[in-house]
Amino acid sequence: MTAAPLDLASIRLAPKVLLHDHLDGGVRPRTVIELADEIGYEGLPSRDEAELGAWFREAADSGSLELYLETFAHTVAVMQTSAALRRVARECVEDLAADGVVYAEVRFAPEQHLDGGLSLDEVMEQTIGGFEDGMRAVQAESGREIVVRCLVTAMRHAARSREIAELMVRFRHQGACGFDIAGAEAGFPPSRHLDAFEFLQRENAHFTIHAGEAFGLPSIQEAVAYCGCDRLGHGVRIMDDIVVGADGLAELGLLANYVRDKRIPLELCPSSNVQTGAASSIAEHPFDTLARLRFRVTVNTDNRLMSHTSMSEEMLKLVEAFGYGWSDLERFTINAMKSAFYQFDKRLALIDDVIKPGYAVLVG
Ligand SMILES: O=c1[nH]cnc2c1ncn2[C@@H]1O[C@H](CO)[C@@H](O)[C@H]1O
Ligand SMILES: [Zn+2]
Repeated sequence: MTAAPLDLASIRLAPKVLLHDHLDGGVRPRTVIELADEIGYEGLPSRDEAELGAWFREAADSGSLELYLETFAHTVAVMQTSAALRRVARECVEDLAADGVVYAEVRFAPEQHLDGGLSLDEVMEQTIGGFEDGMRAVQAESGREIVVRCLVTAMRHAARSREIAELMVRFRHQGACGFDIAGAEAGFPPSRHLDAFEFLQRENAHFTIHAGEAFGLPSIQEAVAYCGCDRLGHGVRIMDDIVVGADGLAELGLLANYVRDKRIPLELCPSSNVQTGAASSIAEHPFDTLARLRFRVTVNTDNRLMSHTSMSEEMLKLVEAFGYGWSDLERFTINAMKSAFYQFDKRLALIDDVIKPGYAVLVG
């Protein structure tokens, strides 16, 4: 048998695992417009589906994380009711499943969805309910299985992280799998939220931290050494602690060695990193260097709407830039599955029963 061509159609068939995807960064443009109409939100830059999609991508193409984040005002504005949260969550699951994702952890910040009068618990119930609706709909319509869990994010500029960490723990048996902090990085170091992280450690709960995206090593150092994160959201700036000599040999500093030694997963998001200026192009993205140095690299979308992307497209971009083959894509997928905030035996079952057989068919 011959291997399937490494094109978008084949990559869509491959089982994929997504650890870093924002719910409010992946809303369908049509849904944004329809939800805006329902609540009379008049702030949208366009009411045309294609134009609105293009607007998000271009506005997010700003070269700075702060400007990139401004685009979320529109998606967050239309996600303030039970019905809206439920719909967006269900559609997210359907879109990921259609792209061949078999396991995903989708994150959002409940504290940003209280303007319509919902409580934090109601926001969680509706969002997780939407994920469940989506998983059922996918199963009923296509017979496919997709597992989607919720990562609960606190905004790093705000002061509610302990409360949000408690919220996550309350919902851990109903679909919440971990905690995260997001938002502007410069000026808002992870240690600001130490209380939340220490609480989670006492609760045996998992967390990832957006770090090393718009700010460098000190942010990663705090996330790892002070806060004890299980994974790093982005973490691309770990490159600042690695010197690659003219001979191609790499020298790692203490922090880079620690991250690699401990197998701390890097949730890398190539397109998003180019948009926020964390990398100048996909070809110059440190993904390949980090992969070759055997860091625990994973491929992620971050924000499918703002980056106009999908898991398959992110993988294809890496294939085009670095010449990866099926075995590389399988390795990145297994890396992600190993790093999931999901029970160990269930991770193994997905690797053995879904991921490996799925790639075996494509490899031929
Ligand atoms: O790449 C990112 N870095 C930091 N924060 C982000 C990124 N993408 C999205 N958000 C922030 O996370 C919130 C909850 O989903 C979003 O509203 C956005 O403000
Ligand atoms: Zn993110």
